[in-house]
Amino acid sequence: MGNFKKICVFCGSNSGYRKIFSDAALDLGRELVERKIDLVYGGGSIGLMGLVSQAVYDGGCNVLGIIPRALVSVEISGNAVGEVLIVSDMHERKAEMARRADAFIALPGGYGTMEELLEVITWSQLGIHEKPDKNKIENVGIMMAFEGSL
Ligand SMILES: C/C(=C\CNc1ncnc2c1ncn2[C@@H]1O[C@H](COP(=O)(O)O)[C@@H](O)[C@H]1O)CO
Repeated sequence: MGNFKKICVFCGSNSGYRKIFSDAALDLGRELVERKIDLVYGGGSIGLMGLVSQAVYDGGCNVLGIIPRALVSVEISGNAVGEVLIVSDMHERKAEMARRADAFIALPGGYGTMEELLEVITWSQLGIHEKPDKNKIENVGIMMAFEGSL
């Protein structure tokens, strides 16, 4: 994952039907901790978002969740871990996630995850951001796999 301090993870607000998805979220969380990388994410405590954020938080790295006010009651049940930044809308959420992270990873998810991933890729194409920094990366790749449903 290169020499990054903060990585933004896009992932599902559901855990999905297959255990492999939640295993991947937990593995990624532990890998970030192993590499002392902080997490930026959508702020939810549900689904894969909840699993990855809990794993990073439990491992002692910083967790920043960025969530629109209207989604707080939908995507946070109980206590969200780490710091939660409440923003006004989806646009601000995505802009803040992109601004505050050094690089991006997408785990399995639904339409929201796909939208977030494709937007950050197209922002790169348009030169709106230049992340990840080419000098900090070992490998960059885009792997997309779509299933009928999670
Ligand atoms: C409304 C806007 C864009 C279109 N929709 C979304 N844009 C960004 N993020 C979204 C959108 N819809 C849902 N989300 C969030 O993605 C996360 C994962 O959702 P999934 O469907 O389970 O993969 C979740 O936090 C959603 O809130 C304007 O920009």
